[in-house]
Amino acid sequence: MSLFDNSEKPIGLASDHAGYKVKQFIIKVLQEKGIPYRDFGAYSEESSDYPDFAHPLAKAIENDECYPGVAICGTGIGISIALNKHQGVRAALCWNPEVAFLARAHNDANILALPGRLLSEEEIYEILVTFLNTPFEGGRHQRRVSKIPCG
Ligand SMILES: O=C(CO)[C@H](O)[C@H](O)COP(=O)(O)O
Repeated sequence: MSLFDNSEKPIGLASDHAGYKVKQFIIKVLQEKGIPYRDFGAYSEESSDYPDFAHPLAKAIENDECYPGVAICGTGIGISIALNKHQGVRAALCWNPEVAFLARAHNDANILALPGRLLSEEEIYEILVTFLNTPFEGGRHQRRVSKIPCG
């Protein structure tokens, strides 16, 4: 099933100042496709701290209020680290469509993390569409994903 068809829940979005412009681009893409979303900030390019936006998004994913999530900071690293502190989150930092495909097919990633300062809009679009269109393969990957929680 394509995550594009998942209209029951909004896609959750979060960024810091460094990911703000890419988040605005993603919002435009989602609006054009009629996909609902919820934006947890940041709401401008004024300097901000990615954990302030990562944690509310992660909680919304864990509470089944949003699915999936997309999160952006300058490199995608800091926001991924913060998101992955949450037991119910599997955030995958993706820098090309092949990684995005495998993050869904093998890891059942529920948040796509992106490096906003390092990719073009064309690259972001291809990664986003691939992530949203790729189902989890299950099978041996389900067994491994089930072993990830540690506490
Ligand atoms: O990528 C990031 C974290 O991983 C941040 O977006 C980046 O560190 C922000 O840097 P600055 O405050 O210099 O704009």
